[in-house]
Amino acid sequence: MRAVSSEIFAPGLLDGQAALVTGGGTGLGRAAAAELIACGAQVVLAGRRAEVLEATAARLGPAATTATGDIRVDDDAERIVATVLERHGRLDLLVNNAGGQYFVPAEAIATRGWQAVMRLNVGGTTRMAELAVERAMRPAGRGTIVNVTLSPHHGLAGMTHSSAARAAVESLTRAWAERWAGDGIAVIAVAAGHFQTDALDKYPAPVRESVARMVPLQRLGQPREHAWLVALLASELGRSLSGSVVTLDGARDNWCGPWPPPAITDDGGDVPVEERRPAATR
Ligand SMILES: CCCCCCCCC/C=C/C(=O)SCCNC(=O)CCNC(=O)[C@H](O)C(C)(C)COP(=O)(O)OP(=O)(O)OC[C@H]1O[C@@H](n2cnc3c(N)ncnc32)[C@H](O)[C@@H]1OP(=O)(O)O
Ligand SMILES: NC(=O)C1=CN([C@@H]2O[C@H](COP(=O)(O)OP(=O)(O)OC[C@H]3O[C@@H](n4cnc5c(N)ncnc54)[C@H](OP(=O)(O)O)[C@@H]3O)[C@@H](O)[C@H]2O)C=CC1
Repeated sequence: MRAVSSEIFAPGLLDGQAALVTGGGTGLGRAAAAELIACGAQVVLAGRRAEVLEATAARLGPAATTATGDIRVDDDAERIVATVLERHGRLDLLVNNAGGQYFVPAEAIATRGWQAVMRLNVGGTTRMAELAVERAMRPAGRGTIVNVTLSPHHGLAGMTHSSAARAAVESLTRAWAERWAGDGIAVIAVAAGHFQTDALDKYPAPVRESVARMVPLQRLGQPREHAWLVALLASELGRSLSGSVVTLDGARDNWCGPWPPPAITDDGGDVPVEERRPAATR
């Protein structure tokens, strides 16, 4: 008997599968874990704070268990993957969701800060992917890795260290997809836009309060929307999307801002239009 079923996927979509979600105790990772469970998967939630993980596992029910550790520390990363294998004997899906940065102008990023963001988003993500492949997926001849990034497609003013790190993850996604295709492993990146999670609380108030207005949809993404995408990528469809970066951002990447841009409007607030060429020269 399933405790909660998916609102959009068929029952049993991921029955029998074991998933590892890093950063699974909070926000987008927690939502993804809940949807994977609703689709039939067993999920191990990883993160540094045991109490946060335990509280989420209690909320998600018996299909959720925890593995505490820091993905930047090799022994911890090894232990997290080993825990999944001891518990389930397989690892079908790794959701590389743990990540983050801080909001500061590019010129104020200290070397240690740059390194901290790289170590987490690129180093931790890479190590977890390598361990999942070596220990579980290559021996099984099958697996899926979903790398969650914060879309870097606009350069992420205010978080340029993260922009560089996330762009690196997108590039790694393409390279890994090619490198591990022969092992039956699919690798996909999700370039997430701006989502309603508790993590937004740490940003300065003016940033936090205006962030939804920077999205053409005029609202933040909901964690369950992200979770549906992760479940879709964990399905058979994910295999043919290997090497792709799937953007989920309410059109933010493609937007130049509110229309009309104030800098080009005339005194009446209209956008000037170009003159047509005289008929004879057309
Ligand atoms: C326009 C569009 C808008 C849009 C803006 C709105 C964004 C909405 C979209 C949301 C996107 C998200 O990703 S929300 C999810 C956010 N979640 C997270 O960020 C969680 C994970 N983050 C972290 O753990 C930390 O931020 C991170 C720095 C990456 C790692 O932490 P560490 O413990 O490894 O690092 P620390 O020891 O604290 O710090 C190491 C160094 O980093 C620097 N450093 C750390 N925090 C700093 C800070 N606040 N200000 C300056 N510098 C800092 C210092 O140089 C530190 O060195 P010393 O000075 O020598 O100590
Ligand atoms: N919210 C948003 O608008 C967006 C978020 N994202 C990205 O999605 C992911 C999740 O974001 P969100 O849920 O909002 O934010 P959170 O800050 O809640 O999520 C980060 C998670 O990663 C874990 N984590 C952080 N560092 C480590 C580490 N070194 N080792 C293991 N676990 C770690 C944290 O747990 P703990 O501290 O216990 O280790 C936490 O559960 C992040 O990569 C984020 O950057 C991308 C686009 C937009």
